[in-house]
Amino acid sequence: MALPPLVEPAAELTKEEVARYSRHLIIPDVGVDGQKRLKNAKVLVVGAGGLGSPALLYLAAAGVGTLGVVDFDTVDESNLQRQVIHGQSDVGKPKAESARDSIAEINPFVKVNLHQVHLNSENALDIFRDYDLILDGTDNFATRYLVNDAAVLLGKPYVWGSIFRFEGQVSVFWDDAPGGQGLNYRDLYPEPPPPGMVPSCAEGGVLGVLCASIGSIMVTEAIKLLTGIGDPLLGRLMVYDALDMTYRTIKIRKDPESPKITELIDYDAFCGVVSTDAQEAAAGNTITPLELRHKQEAGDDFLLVDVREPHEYEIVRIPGSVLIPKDRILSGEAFAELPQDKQIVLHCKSGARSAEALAALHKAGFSDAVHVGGGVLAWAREVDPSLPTY
Ligand SMILES: Nc1ncnc2c1ncn2[C@@H]1O[C@H](COP(=O)(O)OP(=O)(O)OP(=O)(O)O)[C@@H](O)[C@H]1O
Repeated sequence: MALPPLVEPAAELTKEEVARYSRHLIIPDVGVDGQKRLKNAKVLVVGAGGLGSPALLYLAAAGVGTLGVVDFDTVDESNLQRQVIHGQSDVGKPKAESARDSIAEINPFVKVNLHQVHLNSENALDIFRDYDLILDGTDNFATRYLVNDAAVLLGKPYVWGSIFRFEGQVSVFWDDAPGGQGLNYRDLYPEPPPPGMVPSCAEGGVLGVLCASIGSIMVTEAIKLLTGIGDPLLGRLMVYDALDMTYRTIKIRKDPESPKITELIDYDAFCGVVSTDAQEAAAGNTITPLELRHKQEAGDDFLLVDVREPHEYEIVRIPGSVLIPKDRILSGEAFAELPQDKQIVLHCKSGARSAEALAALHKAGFSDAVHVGGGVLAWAREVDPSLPTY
């Protein structure tokens, strides 16, 4: 199955390109026609992070003629363990620019378009329109549903991947696929999980090399679609477990209940992204790290509870905090350990988990409990920059 606009290759390969791509050209299934299709192709990669990094490197090396890079973020030191398109000297640089520079080094024949924006409902259709194929390497549900819906509205195929700790998933979604067998992300995941239920890699971690395993499968699928060879993961979900070293594919079926996608919506609201945090802040239940510091210095009687996991507590902690992981608060198991006669102040890594735990405490009657906006990362930034961050 090939993408329609690429079936008639136009531009010829130059002498330099023939030399560069010779190991592709001698595979009969790829050949000159396949390589020309790659050269004609315009592929957009959303997110130049864990998955986007290896994906962009291999798409560029393979000779995809035009690559678009969407990312609004800058390179952080904690990215370098897996985001191999960026290097030490790129720390602090916009990820899209750093990716462009690495691509130029790997394959100067590739044209790179930068989209240094937060992909949202206002800009997604305009950005996607110019591309034949999209790769979604993002890490949050709001963007995943957005990418899906924009691709459905424009009739474009996309390759989706996700990673967590030692496990990864890949599939190809193309609602309008020839033959009427198309599916979209909502057939697999009709609803986003409740906020906080599925930890991100920033919360739960990820084996760096898993990004290469999953990112390279995403590129394999992209190349298959662009050149029209093989059997794409359309209607199938691939699940990879690095610890067992197993790959399984699971059939996905069209969800008859899946609503027809007619427009882009507010994906943050759909995924509940801002609700708990914003509600707590609006209700005056958030204190800043400096306010926490003042409470400590003033000798206020309160209990500072860190709701992260024990291994995170090992890395860095706010002095005076006790560890009670979020799940023990959400399940109610920890309530008996909490004092009734003093205020409880919660914190986590960046504020999301503590906002969730705070809502549970308020429901359970700990009405004067508050949480620290921005968590230990904000504490390290604003109160004690000597602390390590992760
Ligand atoms: N809506 C969006 N628009 C543009 N870029 C996005 C959007 N959502 C996510 N991204 C980008 O997708 C990438 C996701 O990759 P990944 O999660 O590996 O990186 P990270 O966010 O730097 O990692 P971590 O969260 O562990 O610090 C990030 O670079 C992020 O900036």
